[in-house]
Amino acid sequence: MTLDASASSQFVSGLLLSGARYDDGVTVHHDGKSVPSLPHIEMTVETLRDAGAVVDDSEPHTWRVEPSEINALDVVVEPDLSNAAQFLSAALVTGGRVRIPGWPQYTTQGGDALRDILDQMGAEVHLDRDGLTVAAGEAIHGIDVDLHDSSELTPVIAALCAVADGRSIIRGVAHIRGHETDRIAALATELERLGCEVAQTADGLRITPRPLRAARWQTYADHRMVMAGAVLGLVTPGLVVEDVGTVAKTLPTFVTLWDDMLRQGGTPRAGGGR
Ligand SMILES: O=C(O)C1=C[C@@H](OP(=O)(O)O)[C@@H](O)[C@H](O)C1
Ligand SMILES: C=C(OP(=O)(O)O)C(=O)O
Repeated sequence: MTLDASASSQFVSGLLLSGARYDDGVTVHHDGKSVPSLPHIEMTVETLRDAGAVVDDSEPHTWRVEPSEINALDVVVEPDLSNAAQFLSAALVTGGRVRIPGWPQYTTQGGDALRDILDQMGAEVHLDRDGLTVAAGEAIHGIDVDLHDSSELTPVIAALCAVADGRSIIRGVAHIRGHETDRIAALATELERLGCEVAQTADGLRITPRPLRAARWQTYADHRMVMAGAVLGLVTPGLVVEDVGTVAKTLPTFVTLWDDMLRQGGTPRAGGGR
């Protein structure tokens, strides 16, 4: 079948994941603007191959899954790297250090882009067999970044941009207006509520940091908005994140993990003191 997957890679992944059990398998051809989040499709293809499916992805924008059995397997599931964004960002905004154990050396996860993004923003980033360690640098630098491949990082990266030392531009994420909520509008509204200067662009956000003030951070039934609000709450006394429970979509233990991290690290100071 031919479809336009420019609004979400998940249309392709969903069809591929079910394709091996169709009588004739499935061939998916994308016709439209660029597909976002390609690493997620690579992950789908790799997972299918691990389970014994035959997948041909040799032609651009086309994926073919042959009909076959899906093998039952014991698999080691990698930690969700995108869900590490807010913990690693906590290190930057508080002037601290956070280690995520089990960070893979090789991965198809788009969230692995965090290593490069946080490095560009001035953090010290170190990957070894014990995991990924991120320590705050002297400052959080504004960034010009294309998040087309890892757009789920946008809310938390936008939160970091709001406390950076200069203006940031996030590009390539027009499609996240169609995610859990219109994330571009939601981030602009909530960051402006805190006092930040934000422009919505055709494919992202332009964020100019300003001193932040306490406010109620709305989360729009969107787990990533909770994660972004939590990061800003570390350095904005009086900030309240609404409906924290909505984070359970991907991280039901978020509040406990967050509290544990803060207990281990002491009380962060407003303004990002070390
Ligand atoms: O396959 C998946 O689990 C996902 C694919 C991506 O979706 P989009 O292609 O809609 O960006 C990503 O943003 C989302 O966080 C999770
Ligand atoms: C479906 C997801 O998408 P997003 O992160 O964009 O909410 C997810 O992360 O599981």
